[in-house]
Amino acid sequence: MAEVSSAFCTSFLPKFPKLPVLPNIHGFAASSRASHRLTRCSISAEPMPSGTSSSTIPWGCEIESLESAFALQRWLSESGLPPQKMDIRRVDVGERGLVALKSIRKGEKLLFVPPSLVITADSEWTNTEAGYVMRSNSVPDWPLLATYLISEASLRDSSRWSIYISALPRQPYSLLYWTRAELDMYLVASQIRMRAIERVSDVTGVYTDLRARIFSKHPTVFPEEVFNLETFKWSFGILFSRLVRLSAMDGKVALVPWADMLNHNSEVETFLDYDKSSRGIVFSTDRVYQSGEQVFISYGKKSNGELLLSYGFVPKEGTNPNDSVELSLSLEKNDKCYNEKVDALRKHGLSTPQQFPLQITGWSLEMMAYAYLVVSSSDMRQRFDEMAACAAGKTKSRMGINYPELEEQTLQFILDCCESSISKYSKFLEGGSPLDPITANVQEANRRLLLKQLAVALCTSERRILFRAQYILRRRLRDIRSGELRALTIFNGFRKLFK
Ligand SMILES: C[S@@+](CC[C@H](N)C(=O)[O-])C[C@H]1O[C@@H](n2cnc3c(N)ncnc32)[C@H](O)[C@@H]1O
Repeated sequence: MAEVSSAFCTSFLPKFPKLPVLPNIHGFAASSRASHRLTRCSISAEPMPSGTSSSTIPWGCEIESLESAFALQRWLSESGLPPQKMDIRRVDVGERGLVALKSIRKGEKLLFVPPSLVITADSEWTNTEAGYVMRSNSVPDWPLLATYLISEASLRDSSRWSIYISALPRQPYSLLYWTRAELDMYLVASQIRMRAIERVSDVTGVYTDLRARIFSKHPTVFPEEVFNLETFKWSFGILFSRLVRLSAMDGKVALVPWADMLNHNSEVETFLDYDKSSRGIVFSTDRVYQSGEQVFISYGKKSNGELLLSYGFVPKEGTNPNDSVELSLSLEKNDKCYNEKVDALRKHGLSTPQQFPLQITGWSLEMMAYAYLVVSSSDMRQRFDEMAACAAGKTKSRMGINYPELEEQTLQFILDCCESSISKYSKFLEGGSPLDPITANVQEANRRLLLKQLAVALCTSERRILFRAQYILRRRLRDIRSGELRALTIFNGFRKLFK
């Protein structure tokens, strides 16, 4: 039986692990070529014909061209990939994708990519010296794989992966390719902006660490013309958008050629994993596909912001049941108990401000607990620790904590935070971008148009969730207040009766 994993474990792009740094060091990349086109189901960044602030990567392909994808398909078949029920085609969603060649049943196992055709941290290096140096420095999986990909790519036809690498996008789509000014201008309202800035800085940090600790000591093995920030931005972009975590292989991360031609659909619930019985990477379909239909998998239960961050696309509004927006809550600076509350938060690994995910279905117990802490006064100080622990998700009760006396004030606080966030989104969405620099370059103008479309799609979906929360909160507050009013009217009625 297939051991198909659940959500996060096998999804494309596992969460960037607490940055894959080299031992004993801390720390751990945006301009481009992108034409604009709105697909029917989602919006994604596509490469622009050469020109514009382009990447200088000499390998990979322009994704519009299927030639390299067909070559990949031929090479994989000759190298042991069994006959497939799917074929690489140009598709409406995701540029290239896998399309059913015949009808496929629900629950059918597909792919069967043998481990010999998979790239992992254990793969053999064509440049054995480079592999030896990296392994003897105990470089963790992510930086190791990023370096491996560059090393193999630079060796062109001498690498066994040359046909695979030629079919990879020359410029993977992700926020790594947005400039800081673009992130600031287009994602000003969204918390994804900070996540993108951190990611760029993490990738830069990893490259800087590798250069300082390893590359600079072995310049003939790792020449700067090949191993530089630009190539690392490419390889990390590939890893972010194509790496899979295989839970049946003890969580090993891998690049799985062919399987990585599958596009994501947020309503699909099937993930890639290693199947011990067939000894291959498979997935089981969760629905029927007719011949000619594109087959999808899930990259994990990700919000639209996370999908934009790692994969460079935003699903069509309202189609992602896992969508959420990060709401930022913070302690009031003039709170008399500010320091005590900060200490309680710190003790449980939280800070101020702190972000919490808000979904269309509502908010978490953690967010409510944090808001309780924000609004509570000094006479609740013995409860601060309990509130902070619950905000950190450390409470044992599934019901969380409940302070009816703080309910109204807490909901009002969350409503104020939602409204302040909504006004930032509305300013961006309705105010246009007056700061948009004017450019005479058509390609650059197209690229900016695309980034703006992506940002508008993201911000519209995030604001929609906030609007929904605003509606729920207002109704709850109205009910609380009208309940109080009714109680007061009854009380006054009794008072008159007894007078
Ligand atoms: C694992 S690859 C899938 C194969 C890819 N379409 C290709 O041609 O190489 C992930 C990339 O596919 C694209 N993609 C996947 N799902 C998508 C979707 N639902 N809408 C738009 N683009 C998608 C994004 O560009 C993403 O970075």
